[in-house]
Amino acid sequence: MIELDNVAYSYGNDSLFSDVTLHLAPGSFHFLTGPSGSGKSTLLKLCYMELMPTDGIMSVFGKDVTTMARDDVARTRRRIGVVHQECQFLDHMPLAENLALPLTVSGRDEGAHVDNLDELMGWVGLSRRAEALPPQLSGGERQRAALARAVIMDPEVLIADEPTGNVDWEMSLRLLQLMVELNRMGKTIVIATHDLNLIRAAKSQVSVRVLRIAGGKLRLAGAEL
Ligand SMILES: Nc1ncnc2c1ncn2[C@@H]1O[C@H](COP(=O)(O)OP(=O)(O)OP(=O)(O)O)[C@@H](O)[C@H]1O
Repeated sequence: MIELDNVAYSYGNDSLFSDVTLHLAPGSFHFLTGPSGSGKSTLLKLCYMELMPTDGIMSVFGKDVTTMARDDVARTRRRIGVVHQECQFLDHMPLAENLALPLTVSGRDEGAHVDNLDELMGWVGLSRRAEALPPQLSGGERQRAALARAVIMDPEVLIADEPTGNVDWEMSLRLLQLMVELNRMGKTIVIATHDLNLIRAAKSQVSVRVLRIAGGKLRLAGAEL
């Protein structure tokens, strides 16, 4: 689905990583770990095509990203759901409307739209918060809302950057459970996290591959897990 072969990325003249090879097979569950500043978010941004590699070969859904036309990039991105490290919402707009935005923007059918939204809000346990404004939500509610928004377009791949960064352990497990459910439905999952306990909890439920980025290289994680 997403394949990087000997990919490098530099911000200006500062090389962040090189020779990164990563193949995300359909239905796989990957964790990306590594020290702060090692390039986890940057690598995820490559995967969802917010950034383009500075060297190497990368394809998404079988298409070479470097030769993709701009509208093709936009279309391809819709097949990937993203939970960003800092989840942003429109503060003046009730939660349900915030979550429906991707559907509204894409012009999806109105009836399907409402059913899908209700079901999704129930799935993340936020049905009773539909009319709440984002500033009224707790950290855990925001993270669940961000997850719901990321999957509302029914993407094939979910990429989550520290989705449990600001919540307690109980909520981390709840969020993990939702992502495990998505994986069991066949979605490809990639999560960047510092939390080795979260990775251990996932390993007890699904088959996961753990990668570690450090010193500019990506490797399979070692025995610490
Ligand atoms: N837009 C940018 N311009 C220049 N340097 C950047 C930019 N974005 C990130 N960096 C630098 O690239 C390095 C990697 O950042 P990145 O956010 O990918 O790391 P990370 O592993 O996700 O970190 P953390 O775990 O703290 O979120 C850092 O040194 C960061 O300062």
